Amino acid sequence: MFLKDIPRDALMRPLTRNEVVGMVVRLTIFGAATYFSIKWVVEALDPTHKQKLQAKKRAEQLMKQIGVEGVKLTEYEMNIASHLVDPRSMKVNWRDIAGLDEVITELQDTVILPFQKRHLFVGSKLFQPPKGVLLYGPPGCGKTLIAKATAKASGCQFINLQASTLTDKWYGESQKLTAAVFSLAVKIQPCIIFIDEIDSFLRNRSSLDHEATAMMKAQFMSLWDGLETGDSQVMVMGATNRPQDVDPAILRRMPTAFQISLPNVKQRQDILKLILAGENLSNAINLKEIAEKTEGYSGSDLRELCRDAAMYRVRDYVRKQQMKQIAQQLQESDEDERPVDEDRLRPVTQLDLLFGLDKMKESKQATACHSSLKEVPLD
Ligand SMILES: Nc1ncnc2c1ncn2[C@@H]1O[C@H](COP(=O)(O)OP(=O)(O)OP(=O)(O)O)[C@@H](O)[C@H]1O
Repeated sequence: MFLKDIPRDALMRPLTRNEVVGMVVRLTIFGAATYFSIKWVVEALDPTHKQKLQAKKRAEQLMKQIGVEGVKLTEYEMNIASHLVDPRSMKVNWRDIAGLDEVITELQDTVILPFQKRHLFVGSKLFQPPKGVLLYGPPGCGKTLIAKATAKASGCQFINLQASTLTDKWYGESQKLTAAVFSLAVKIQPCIIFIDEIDSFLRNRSSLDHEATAMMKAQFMSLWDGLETGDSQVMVMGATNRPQDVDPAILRRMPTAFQISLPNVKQRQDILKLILAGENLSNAINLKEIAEKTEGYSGSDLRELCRDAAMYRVRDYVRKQQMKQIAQQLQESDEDERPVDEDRLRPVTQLDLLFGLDKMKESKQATACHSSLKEVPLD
């Protein structure tokens, strides 16, 4: 039926009340159907939709856990909030870090005190917590431990930001996420934004940088500068093994820098003592000897060494059990005749540690060999 077929006076007459209501209802249903269809199509086309939902759920949980409620977050802030770490749930304590007493004391004075005793520093521009702190040094020497213990001691919220959180996103998203890092930090302050491997994220700018990366870096710096002017309690803490690769403009923003070097012999002994505390050790353990033999080892290497050493007694235990079973089967001996201490591991001995050291040396040599092979030019 065409419009011309409809009688003229039917078109001219005013609509009845029922017709108007019917039309409004139809239009509303049509509008709602269109809205939900478009929403469904957009969501189906967005490959990150599932991740976003998961991030939102995690963020809501974390915000509740850290006691920040009633704060409205944008979608991007939600995404960043999923990287929040509840400082109360952090297990790291100053007591878990050995051999770095000087660094810890300085951190306590320059970073933690201004956060904790804010009222003492009101009105002073000189005694504010620094807006940027850099921890640098070889891998496995305790940079991450220090960052976590700092957050815990200062009572700050802790955003553990991975470079990939900002850089793996679609063009344009990384800038919105960068902005969200700072706006979220301000909303939940006092807050430490921790960036591990800051060199991979904010490395020396070069002409080869993708336009989006260059813009993200520039934006990151300008938001960072914004912290100086405001009264915010937000600090960026970066850790790197390669400070020479970090953009100088970034280094300038982190004037408070702490070098976390490979431990010296005394520090190694302290680390070994800490790692082995609580273990069942033989009386003849001589940690000084192990410390002297581990020149160039990081705290993380020492932990691996001790773990290996502790495993030897587990292997011994299993072997002993198997031998016992075989002997029992042969002699058909009674279960009750077992010695009382049978079900206990023997103490860790000096020999275990020395075996662990040998194993570690072998694996270190193998990795050194592997990396030198990689450096051989192919032509
Ligand atoms: N000073 C230390 N005291 C006690 N444990 C240490 C120390 N240094 C390192 N460790 C041990 O090594 C592990 C790795 O340390 P951490 O992750 O802090 O090193 P990192 O410097 O951040 O390394 P990376 O640069 O590889 O991230 C720690 O979990 C801890 O078990």
